[in-house]
Amino acid sequence: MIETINIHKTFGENKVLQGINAQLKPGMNNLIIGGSGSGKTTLLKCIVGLHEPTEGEVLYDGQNFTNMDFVERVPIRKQIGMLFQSSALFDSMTVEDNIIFPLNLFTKMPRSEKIDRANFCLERVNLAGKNKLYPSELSGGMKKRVGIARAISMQPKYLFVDEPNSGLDPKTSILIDELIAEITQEYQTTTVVVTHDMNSVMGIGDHIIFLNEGKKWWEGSNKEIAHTDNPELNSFVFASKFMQAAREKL
Ligand SMILES: Nc1ncnc2c1ncn2[C@@H]1O[C@H](COP(=O)(O)OP(=O)(O)OP(=O)(O)O)[C@@H](O)[C@H]1O
Repeated sequence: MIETINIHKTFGENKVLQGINAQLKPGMNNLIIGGSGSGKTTLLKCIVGLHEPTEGEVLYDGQNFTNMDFVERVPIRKQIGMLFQSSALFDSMTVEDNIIFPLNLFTKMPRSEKIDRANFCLERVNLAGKNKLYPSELSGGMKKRVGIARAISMQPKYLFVDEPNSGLDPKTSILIDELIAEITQEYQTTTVVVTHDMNSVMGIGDHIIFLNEGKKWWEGSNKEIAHTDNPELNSFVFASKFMQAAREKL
């Protein structure tokens, strides 16, 4: 389990996060949602150590990550898989080399074992045999899947995904969400997804944290989210005409 304890993050005068207390649970899709600028990505970056919180602590299975130095963090970093917004693949590397990149960085595995692992991960995301393609030869959805394959190459305990559906059509978005949910279930990862996609919220939101103005405004599941009387949450959830129309049926 990951816990954030009283996380604050300030940039200059801008108090972006104001005391976030949250628990992110293993085997669950933990979704961080909220409007643009509410602090979702900042919170994710504080959790993985890309930002240092101004105040507060992040615990990984009870270990205080925030207080650790770079070297002390390495064993936890090795257990983290990440997929950030643009898939962040290296354009000059093949799909296979992209996937084994973390293995080159963190392990001394023989190359043959790394290739076996890459093949396994590619198969898992339904891209078997695409090893020698370059990112420029892939569609947006395929790039995301390669990003997921790379994120799971180290068999992570913690999986972080920022806006998995950005730039994808609704059908491909659902496939990516389902893939993330399956991986969470299979490997019992503590999965944390930042999104403002209501399809994802309704589809895979086991545990949802709604941020508003840098504060945790609401917490619950996708079964509960449509039935709250929290005005800010309701205006986020029912912002689209489609969700307004579906409201009666929820
Ligand atoms: N490195 C930074 N330096 C200064 N300000 C920053 C930095 N990163 C984020 N911010 C500010 O923090 C606020 C929250 O940004 P953040 O990216 O966390 O929001 P978000 O909820 O993820 O938004 P979106 O849905 O639009 O991606 C914004 O006002 C942004 O300008």
